[in-house]
Amino acid sequence: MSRVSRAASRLRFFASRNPSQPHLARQSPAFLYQSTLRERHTIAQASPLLSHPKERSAGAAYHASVNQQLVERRNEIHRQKRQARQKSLDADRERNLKLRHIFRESSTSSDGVPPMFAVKVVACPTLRSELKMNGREKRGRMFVERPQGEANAQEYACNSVKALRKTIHEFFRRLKKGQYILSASLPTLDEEGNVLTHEDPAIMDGVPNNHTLFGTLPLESDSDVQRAFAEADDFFFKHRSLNETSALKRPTIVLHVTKDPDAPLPPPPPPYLEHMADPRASPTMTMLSFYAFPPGGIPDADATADSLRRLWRPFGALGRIYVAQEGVNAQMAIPSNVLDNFLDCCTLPDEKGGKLSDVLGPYMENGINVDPMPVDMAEFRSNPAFKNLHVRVRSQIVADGFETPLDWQSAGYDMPPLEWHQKIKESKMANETGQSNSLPIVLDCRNDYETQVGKFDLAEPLGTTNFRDSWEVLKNRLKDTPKDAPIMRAKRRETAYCTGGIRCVKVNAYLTQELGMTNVSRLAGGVIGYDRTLSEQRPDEEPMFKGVNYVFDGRMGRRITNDKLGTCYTCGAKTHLVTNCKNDNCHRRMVQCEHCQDAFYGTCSSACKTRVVNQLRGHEEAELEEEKVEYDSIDDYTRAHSTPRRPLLAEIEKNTASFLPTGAHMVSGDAQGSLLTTLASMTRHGRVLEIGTFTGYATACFLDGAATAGDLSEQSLPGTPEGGPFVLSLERDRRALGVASCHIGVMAKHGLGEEGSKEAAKLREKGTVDFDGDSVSFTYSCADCELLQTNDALATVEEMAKGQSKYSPFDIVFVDADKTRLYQYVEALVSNDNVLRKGGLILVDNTLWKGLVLDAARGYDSEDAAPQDKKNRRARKLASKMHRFNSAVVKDARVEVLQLSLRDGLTMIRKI
Ligand SMILES: C[S@@+](CC[C@H](N)C(=O)[O-])C[C@H]1O[C@@H](n2cnc3c(N)ncnc32)[C@H](O)[C@@H]1O
Repeated sequence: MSRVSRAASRLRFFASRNPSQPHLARQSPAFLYQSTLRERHTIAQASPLLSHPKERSAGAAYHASVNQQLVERRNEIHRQKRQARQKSLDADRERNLKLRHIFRESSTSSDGVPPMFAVKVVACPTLRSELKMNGREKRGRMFVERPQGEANAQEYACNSVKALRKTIHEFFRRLKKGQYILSASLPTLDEEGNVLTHEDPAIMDGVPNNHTLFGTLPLESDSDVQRAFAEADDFFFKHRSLNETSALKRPTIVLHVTKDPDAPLPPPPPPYLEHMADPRASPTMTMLSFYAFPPGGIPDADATADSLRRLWRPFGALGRIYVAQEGVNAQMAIPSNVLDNFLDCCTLPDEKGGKLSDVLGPYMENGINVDPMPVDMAEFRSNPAFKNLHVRVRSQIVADGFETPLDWQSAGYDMPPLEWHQKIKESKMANETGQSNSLPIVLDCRNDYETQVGKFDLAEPLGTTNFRDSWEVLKNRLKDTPKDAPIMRAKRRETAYCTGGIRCVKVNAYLTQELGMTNVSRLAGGVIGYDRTLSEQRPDEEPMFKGVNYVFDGRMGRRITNDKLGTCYTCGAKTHLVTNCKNDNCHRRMVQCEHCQDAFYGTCSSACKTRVVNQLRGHEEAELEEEKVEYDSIDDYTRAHSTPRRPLLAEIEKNTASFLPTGAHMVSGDAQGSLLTTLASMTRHGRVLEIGTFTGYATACFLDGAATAGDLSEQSLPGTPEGGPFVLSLERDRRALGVASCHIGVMAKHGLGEEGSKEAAKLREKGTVDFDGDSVSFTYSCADCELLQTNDALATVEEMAKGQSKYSPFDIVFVDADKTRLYQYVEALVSNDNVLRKGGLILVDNTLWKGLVLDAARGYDSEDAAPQDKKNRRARKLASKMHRFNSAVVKDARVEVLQLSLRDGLTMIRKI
C-alpha cells in the first residue's frame, strides 16, 4: 500500500467514526493525503510528543518525567489493590470472630433459644455453573444471627429481604444483583438429622418430606422472610420436643437461590469470539508481531495495557507487549486455531464490534506479521518462545535515548518487500558486473549479534550493541552523503531495515528529521515481513537475506537460508546460532556453535560454566536445608551439621552404659571422637599412644584415623610396635579392658559400619566380658592396635621414655587417665623424643573440669564447698589442680598450646 493510499484509508476510517466529516469518505486519495498532512500539522501543534523537535521545548520536560509518573501510578494502583484486599480480609475476620463469639456465648446461655439460624444455601444448576463456586459455597452452610432485644431490627438477615440479600452476596461473592430470586423451605432430614437438599438421593428416591409446613416460600417481602424464619423456629422446637435425641442443634432453613428467568440477558460476546474454537485444543502455536504508532499517541497507557490483557485473555495468547504513550510493540504466540479470531479482535473497526481501533487497527504499520510456519504444540512446550502474557507499560516501546521524541509519522518511504527484493537483486547484479557507483546504501540497523548470523546481500551493519548507539554511527557514516537528492527519482537511495520494521521507523525519522536526508526508504515489515512475503508470493526466488533472522523470543532466530555467517564466540567455528550465557550474572548475548553450547553448559566461558555448575549444586543443598528444625542447644546444632558418626561407635556408648554405667560419662563421645579420628588421620605415620583405654571408644576412633594415615602413605603392610600405623592403649582396669578388647575385636572383624554395630549389640546379651593375659592385638585395615594392661600408665610411659621399649615414637599421645599427674605425663613426653616424636601432639582431656577451672582461677577452692558436700569438694580440688596444670603448661617454652572448649575441654600441646 502506498503512502498516499495508506493515509487515505486512515482518513476514511476517521470519517467513518466522525459523522461531522462524512465528505472525507468520498474524497480522492490525493486530496486525502494532503488532508493527512494538514491533520498531522494540527495534531503536532497540540501534542508535544508529535511536533518537530525544534518546535517543542515543553516536550522535553514531559518526556523526562514520564518514567517517574509511570512508576508512581503503578505504585498507586498496587496500593489501592492491597488496601481493597486487606479490607475484605478484615471484614471476613471480623465476621468469623463475631460468629465464634456468639457460638461461645450460646453454650453458656440458659434460656434455651439458640442465637443463630443454620442456613443451607442451595444454588440452582445454572448458577452453580456460572458462579464457579468454591468448596464453602458448594457445601452451602452459613449462619444467620437472631435479633437480640429489638425483634424488628431490619439489619438482621432473618428480618428483611435487603439484609438477607446482603448476607447472600457475602456468601456468593460472584453473584450479580438482579440476576436471581430467593425462596425458602424447611429442611428435609435423614435419620441422623442431616439436612437433605433436592439433589440428595434420599429425596430423589421419593422419601417423603416429613414436615412440609409451607412448601417452598418465595422471599419477596420482609414479611415473607420473617415468616420463613419463624417457621424454622417452630419446626426446630417441635422436632426437639418430639425427638429427645434430635441432631438439630439450632433452627434450620433451606434457602434456594435460583436464576431469575426475567433477568436481563448479559451482553452478547463480541463477534470475534462467536463460535471460537477452544484455544487449549490447538495443535500448533503461531508466532506473530506488530507495532503501532497511533497519530494521537496513547493518552492512558495503563488503561490500554489493562484492556489488552482483558481482551486477549480468551485467546490463550502468550507474549511480551510494550505499551507506551508513543504506541504499542508486540511479539506474541497465539494458538493457531483461534488466530483468525485474534486478528479480528486487533483489527476490526468499532462498528463491527472491534475494541482496539483507537490504538491498533488502522495504525498498525504494515499490519500483523504472522509467521507462516506454526510451531507444533509439543515443540513449543519444550522450548517456549513465551511462557506468559506480559503486557507492560514503558516510557517508550523501543528505547531510543532521545530526550525529545521525533515525529514517527514522518519516517521515509515504506518500501514493499517485493520491491525491496528486486532492488537488492539488481544492486547485487550491478555490483557483480562492476557498476558499484549506482548501488544504494543499505543500512542494517540491528545490533551486532543479529547481523553476525544473518543479513541482506550488500547490507552495511551499523555494528552497535545497543539501539541507542545508532545515532552517532549514522551521523558519521552519512556525513559526506548529499542531502538534496530528489525523492523517488534518484537511482541512489538510502534504505534501512531491521527485524520487524519498528527500529527502522525511528532510524528513518532520524535520517529525515535530524540529518535532513530526503530520499530515505525502509523495508516495510522488516525482515519478518520480507521472509513471509517472499515465501508466499515468490516461493521459487532465492532470498536476498542470507542466514538467520534473529527474533526477540525464546526461538532466538528463524532460519531463512542455510548459510552460516556467524563465528562461534568460544571456538571460532562457523555457525548460525545466537544464545545468551546461562550464567545469570553474565548473560552475554553471543554467537555460539552447538558443540560449544553443550561443552560449556550454555555459558560463554569456563569461568561461567563453573559458576553455573556450583549454582546447581547450591540449589540442591538449599533444597535439603529448606526443612525447618528447632535445635535444643548449640551442641545439638553442631551435631546436626556434622557427618553422623559410624554405627559401631554409637553401640560402644550403649555397651559402656550397660557394662560400666558409673563411668559412662567418661567416653570421648561424638564430636571429640571425630576430632581424634581426624587428627590421627593427619599424622605422618599414624602412630598413637592412648593413656586410659576404658571401653575403647577413643581407641576405635584413633585406629580408624591411623588406618587412613596408613592408606595415604601407601603403607602396604599393617603397622607394628616398631613402625607404621599403630595404636597402643594403656589401661589398668581389667573389666574395662575386657569390654574394650571386645569392641576393637568387632571393629577389626566387621568394621565400624552396620555389621560391626550389630555384632557389638550382641555383647550386651552376654552380660560379662573378661580380659585374659596382659595384652591383646588386632589388625584393622593397614593399622595395628594393642591394648596393654598396666597398673600405672605413668610408670609405663616413663619406662618407655628411657628408650628401652619395643615401641618406636608416636605422633600423638592422648592423656586421658589419672588427672592429678598431668604435668608428669607431659614432662615424660616432652623431655625426650623416645615416646613422642619431635613435632608430635599431646592431647589432654577434661582440662576445663566441668567449667570449675573458672572458679579455681578466681581463687575459689575446695574449702568453699560445704563440708558435707564431698563430691563438690573433690571436684573443686581437682579443678584447682587442673587450673595449675593449665597455667603451667601454657608457660612451658618447649611446647605450643591450644585449649579448646570442646566438651569438657581438650588441650592440644605441640612439642616444638
Ligand atoms: C576417662 S577414662 C578413658 C576414656 C577413654 N579414653 C575414652 O575416651 O573412651 C580414664 C581411664 O583411665 C584409667 N586409668 C586411670 N588411672 C590410670 C592409671 N594410672 N593407669 C592406667 N589407667 C588408668 C581408668 O581406669 C579409666 O578407664
